[in-house]
Amino acid sequence: MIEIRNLSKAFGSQPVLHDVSLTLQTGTLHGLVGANGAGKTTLLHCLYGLHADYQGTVVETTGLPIRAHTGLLPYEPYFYPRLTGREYLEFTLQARGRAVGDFNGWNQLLELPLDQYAEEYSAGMKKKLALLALLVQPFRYLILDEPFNGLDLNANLLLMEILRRLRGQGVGILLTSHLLGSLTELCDELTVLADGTVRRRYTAADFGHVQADLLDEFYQEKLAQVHRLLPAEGQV
Ligand SMILES: Nc1ncnc2c1ncn2[C@@H]1O[C@H](COP(=O)(O)OP(=O)(O)OP(=O)(O)O)[C@@H](O)[C@H]1O
Repeated sequence: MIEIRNLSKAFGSQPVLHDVSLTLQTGTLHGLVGANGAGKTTLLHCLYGLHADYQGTVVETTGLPIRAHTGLLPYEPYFYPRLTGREYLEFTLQARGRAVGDFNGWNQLLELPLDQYAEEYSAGMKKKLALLALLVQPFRYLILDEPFNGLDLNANLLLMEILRRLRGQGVGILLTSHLLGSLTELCDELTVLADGTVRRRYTAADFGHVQADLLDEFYQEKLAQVHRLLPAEGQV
């Protein structure tokens, strides 16, 4: 299990995360939701060790080094110029000292032109390639920042099934998404981040309340403003 305890992080004088605690168990899917700027990506980066200048602790409770056993899907995957999709996959495997195998089985699902330069892929294809680079490796944990964003409908459905299978094999998966329906369909627990703090936690039994809670707590005032700006017919 990965345990984040009392994590706080600032960028310069700007506090972004305050006293965040969260656990990621193996064999579970944990969704992280929150408004734009709530601090989700920053939290994932602290967890993966891309930011080291935070207060609090992030530990794998059996003592495993987190980065070595965790795959990260960044919000916006970046690829070096003049590297084909296939070369990128080979590079990611070699960088972790793994043998380069056959990608065809996985690529039958995602159907990428692996011999084309990755930087010339569309946004959705780039997301697929970054996912493929994780799927061809064995990880104990996966951290996925907006994995559904940009994927076509088929790929979204496939990814949901793949994530369920990985969970079944014991992988612990932490993912962010703005698609509440996908998260509640998939996850075992949800954490709501607001202004850099954990506002709520839900287990699957309580998912029926999530949407209403979010509307009540965060959006009621905004909905009223929409109604003021766009009055219903007859109220103009
Ligand atoms: N490198 C940085 N330097 C300064 N401020 C940053 C940096 N990265 C993020 N921030 C700030 O930290 C806050 C949280 O950003 P973060 O990207 O973690 O939000 P998020 O919840 O992932 O948002 P989104 O849903 O839009 O992806 C924002 O106010 C953002 O401007």
